[in-house]
Amino acid sequence: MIEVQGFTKQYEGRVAVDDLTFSVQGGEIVGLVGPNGAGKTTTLRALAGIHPATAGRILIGGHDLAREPIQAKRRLALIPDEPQLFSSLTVWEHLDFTARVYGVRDWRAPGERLLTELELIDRRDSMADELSRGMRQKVAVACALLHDPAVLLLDEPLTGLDPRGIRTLYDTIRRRAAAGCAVMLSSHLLGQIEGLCTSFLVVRLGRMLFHGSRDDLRARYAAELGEAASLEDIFFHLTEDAAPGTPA
Ligand SMILES: Nc1ncnc2c1ncn2[C@@H]1O[C@H](COP(=O)(O)OP(=O)(O)OP(=O)(O)O)[C@@H](O)[C@H]1O
Repeated sequence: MIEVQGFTKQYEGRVAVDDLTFSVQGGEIVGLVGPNGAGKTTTLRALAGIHPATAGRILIGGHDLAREPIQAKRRLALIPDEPQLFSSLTVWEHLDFTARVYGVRDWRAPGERLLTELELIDRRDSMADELSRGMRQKVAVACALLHDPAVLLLDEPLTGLDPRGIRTLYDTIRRRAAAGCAVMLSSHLLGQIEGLCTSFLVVRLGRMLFHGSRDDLRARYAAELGEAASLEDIFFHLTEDAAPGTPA
């Protein structure tokens, strides 16, 4: 569903992401994990077609993002780290607006289901300005899911959510993946998303350090760190000690 070949991004000649190659299939939930400045947001924004790759190729549902941007973008949704809402629209009006942008007909029943699923139904007539940060985040999620994307990208989605909000979002993500959606989400902390993700892509300074399942990660570092090492321990070991550019 997502195919990334040699993705490289430079800002004014400085390399932010260097030669990433990976794929995400429908049903997978991939955690893009790395410390500050690792290139997570840059990668997700490029996958969403917000800014072009300096080099490499990105395909969404078989459509090349550079050559067929409309077909590719129709199949995806990005939930940014800061929810971007219109202060003077209500929650319901956000869904209405999103449905118009994506040409979604018959959106009202699915819209109600989404608001119920995300525990926002009581706030459907509230203005975005009147919502808490976590609620605003959930509105962004509802809008992103309204056109039933095949690829779902979430940048630091847990920021601002309370434990119940996190559980609700996890359930929503799992449900979409079970229905065949390819999901990629970023986080600073592997431990925080380890129960959700089916595999992990660990990056540092724009380079991929590891890509594989939790079991692969444990197996690779068991000898070095001991069987009792948590994923968090492994993450710190990987991102602090690995030489930049160590191949995955
Ligand atoms: N618009 C920009 N112009 C110039 N450099 C940028 C720009 N956006 C990001 N960078 C640089 O690219 C690198 C990767 O940044 P990015 O925001 O993708 O990292 P990140 O992993 O999402 O970090 P964080 O966890 O802090 O959000 C950093 O060195 C950053 O300074």
